[in-house]
Amino acid sequence: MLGTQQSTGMIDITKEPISSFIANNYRTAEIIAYMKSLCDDTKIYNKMRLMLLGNEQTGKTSLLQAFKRESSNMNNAQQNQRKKSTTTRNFPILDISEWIYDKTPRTSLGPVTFRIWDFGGEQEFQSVYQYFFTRRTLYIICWKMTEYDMNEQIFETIHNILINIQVSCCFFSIILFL
Ligand SMILES: Nc1nc2c(ncn2[C@@H]2O[C@H](COP(=O)(O)OP(=O)(O)OP(=O)(O)O)[C@@H](O)[C@H]2O)c(=O)[nH]1
Repeated sequence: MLGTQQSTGMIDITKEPISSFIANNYRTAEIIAYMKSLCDDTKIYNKMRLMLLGNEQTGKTSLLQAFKRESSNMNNAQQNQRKKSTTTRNFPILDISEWIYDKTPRTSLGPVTFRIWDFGGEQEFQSVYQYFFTRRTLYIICWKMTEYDMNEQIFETIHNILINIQVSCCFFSIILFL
C-alpha cells in the first residue's frame, strides 16, 4: 500500500518516489491513487513564475518568443485580453513579461499565466540568479548542444544551476519553517 508516513507502516515514497515505484513494482492504479491523494487539500493557482536560465546566446529569449507566438493562435477576444494583461519590465540583466497559456481543453482550470523571468546569460550575472530562486517556480535551463560536444564545461554549468536551485529552495523552506 502506498502512503506518506513511515510510522504508520506504509512505505514512505515522499523522498524518492520514482525509485520506490520501480523497486516495489507498484501498479499504475496505485500510483495514480497516491498522486491524487497528494492533491487533497491543495489549492489551484493559475499563476506561476517561469525562469529561463543558461549561458548567454543559448536561445532563452528566442524560446520565450516562440512560446508567445504559439499563444497568438488565440481568438481575438482572448488576444485583446492578453494584450491588456501583458506587462514587460526591462532591467539591465532581466526581462520580466507575462505569457498566458490557454490550451487546457481537458480541464476546467482555465488559462495559466506564467510570469517569465528571462535573465541575461553573461557569466558575471549568473551568481545573481540564485537570489531569486523559489520553490514554486518552473525552471528552464537552455544550453547549446554543439558546446556539449566540445567540452564538459557546459555540463558543469547546468549542474551548478541545478545545485543552486536545490540549495536555494531548501534554504527557503527552512526559513519558512523556523
Ligand atoms: N542554431 C540555433 N540558433 C538559435 C536557436 N535559438 C536561438 N538561436 C539563435 O541564437 C542567438 C541568441 O539567441 P537569444 O534568444 O538572444 O539567446 P539568449 O540566451 O536570450 O541570449 P542572452 O540574452 O545574451 O543571454 C540568436 O541569433 C538566435 O537566432 C536554436 O535553437 N538553434
